[in-house]
Amino acid sequence: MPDYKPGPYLEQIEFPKDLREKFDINQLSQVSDEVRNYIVDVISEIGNSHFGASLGVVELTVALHYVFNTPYDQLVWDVGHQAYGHKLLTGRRKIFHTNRLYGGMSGFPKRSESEYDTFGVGHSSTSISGALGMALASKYKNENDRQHIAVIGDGSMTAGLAFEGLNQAGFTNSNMLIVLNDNCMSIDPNVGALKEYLTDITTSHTYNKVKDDVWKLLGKVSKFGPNAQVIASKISHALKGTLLKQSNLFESFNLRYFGPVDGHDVVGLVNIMEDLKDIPGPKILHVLTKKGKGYKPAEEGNATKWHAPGVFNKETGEIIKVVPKSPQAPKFQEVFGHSIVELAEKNDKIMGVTPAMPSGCSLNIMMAAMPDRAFDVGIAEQHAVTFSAGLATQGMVPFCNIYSSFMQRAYDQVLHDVALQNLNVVFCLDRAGFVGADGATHHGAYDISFMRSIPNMVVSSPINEEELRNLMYTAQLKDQGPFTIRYPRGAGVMPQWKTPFKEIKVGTGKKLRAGEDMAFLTIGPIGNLTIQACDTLLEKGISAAHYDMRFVKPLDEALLHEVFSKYNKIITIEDGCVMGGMGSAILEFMADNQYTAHIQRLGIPDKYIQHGTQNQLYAECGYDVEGMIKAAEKMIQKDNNLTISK
Ligand SMILES: Cc1ncc(C[n+]2csc(CCOP(=O)(O)OP(=O)(O)O)c2C)c(N)n1
Ligand SMILES: CC(=O)[C@@H](O)[C@H](O)COP(=O)(O)O
Ligand SMILES: [Mg+2]
Repeated sequence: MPDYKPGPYLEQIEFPKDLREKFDINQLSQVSDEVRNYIVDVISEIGNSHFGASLGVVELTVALHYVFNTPYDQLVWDVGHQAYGHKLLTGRRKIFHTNRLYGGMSGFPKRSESEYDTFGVGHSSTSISGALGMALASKYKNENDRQHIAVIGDGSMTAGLAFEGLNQAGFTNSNMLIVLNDNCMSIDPNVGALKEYLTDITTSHTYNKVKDDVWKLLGKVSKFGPNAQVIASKISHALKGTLLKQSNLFESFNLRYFGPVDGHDVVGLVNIMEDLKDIPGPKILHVLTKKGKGYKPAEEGNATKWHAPGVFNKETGEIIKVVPKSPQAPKFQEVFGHSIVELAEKNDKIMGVTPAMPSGCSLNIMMAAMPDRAFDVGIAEQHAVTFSAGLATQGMVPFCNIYSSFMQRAYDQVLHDVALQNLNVVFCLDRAGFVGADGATHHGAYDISFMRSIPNMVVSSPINEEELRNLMYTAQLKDQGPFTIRYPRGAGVMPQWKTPFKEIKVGTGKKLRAGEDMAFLTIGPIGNLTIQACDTLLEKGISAAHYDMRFVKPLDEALLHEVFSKYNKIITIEDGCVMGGMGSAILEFMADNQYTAHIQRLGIPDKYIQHGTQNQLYAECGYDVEGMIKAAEKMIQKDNNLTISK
């Protein structure tokens, strides 16, 4: 194990019990410093991790585990990218350096990893609903002393799901505390009216006067011991219908609101939470924090860059860029970002939409160039899709860019609001296929399967940058209807990518290579590995044809008739789930047309695949270059043996 030295306090903490039993409140500030330093030491070296969010909640994490009796009291982190301090305090310091590596610790809380991880996360805005479910189950089981805490960021709070949870919570007398961790940031700066509201509430003099009075009363309440609940309840009732309720969104939801408080004052946090423990019913504590807190370059620098900076020099704060050996191809997201601006300059109907991932998907390029035509709508995938549908009804051509796995949230909106009305919405599904270190929560495994079953929907994937541009060009032509273009995380293969736009006839694939012995049918950039596999196979005496299908829907039937007339050994390859994916579509075509062939489908199997590099995961699932070669050799060998034995 690499020698990362914890500070003298952190060294004594394996589990929260140690924190609670060995330290008094005045030592928690040093515990927090040591947790923070440990995160900086490890993450600066291993890179490949989230960073700013965890630094911002160090004091909050220490206070929560100090005050609450975890894991009996149930702590639910929203998204979970901020839970590194939590992992360090809950038995995982010794594996922390394996964060997000193949076979190593997950970057997110995960129930199978620890009993302290009460709810598996990765996608945002689930914490309130999850914790409320736990709280009502506890109530039903008469576990009335059990506390339930959801920690949710201001960004995650913008999602409808969070409000659905609030709506039910305010109607229960569940034993639940929602900690709203407000740092004014999502990955990019947080957006929208709620963000403005949270800022207002933080700065409003009238509001804060009332709030201070409440705190004073509460300060007294904690001294009343067993009578505290009764008194708190009286205070709360007295405040109902007053300025607090009228001016506070959360109070209107029937939740008791406390705050805003300094989220970096660990002693203050402990005192407040001790008080809140005694107050019955659902309540919300609004905590103000700074992303990157305590590490100067992150605290004072660009918070978006420090969300997940990669390897950095912890002394200087310099983020170490990996220098490519040869001229490097751009990331697919960058090709999207530049190409949409080029297209929008020519077509004034084009608009851009992203739910909270402007720098992740590079729509920020259009947002800077054409601010009235490109929108970050917050973490709100469902809204992003229906909002795009609305734009499309007015003749606009929205490019709605959503990471493949986040699109899972908006399936009904795609079906009901877009496809059923045959609206011209272009879905650019970034991060399709294996994403790597984020793991099972984020792999874009299912989009081919769920998009291709929707009537009217075109489903395509480019093999390279030029094809991405051409598909984008094609999708914005008149009356195309709903049109999906999926592409993966990372770079393509064409350093000279800025090729002139050309229309691609919808539903046409491309023969990339002729061959005698068998055929590979691929979709998307994974086909570039197949090109390499075919070269090696030829050296080994196997002549494989290669067809890039480009469209999963509609399929290129003419091309497939050619394939099935010529080959009876076919391997389909997709960076996506094989169940219902492109391979399934090919099997359907074979059955519908009464062909027979030996078909093997390579892709993501019917199970959750964890984290690792993309190549490690392709290898695990047998569709790295090596896996493709092996599959072809095996198929040829097997079929030859079958022929001989006949
Ligand atoms: C459904 C969903 N959409 C988008 C994301 C990507 N994402 C991860 S963290 C994040 C920002 C969350 O902001 P906030 O909750 O305020 O947490 P902070 O990083 O500020 O601590 C986003 C947009 C996600 N994880 N899940
Ligand atoms: C936690 C989360 O959901 C995001 O931070 C995600 O990790 C971003 O992924 P990319 O790095 O692929 O943009
Ligand atoms: Mg935030």
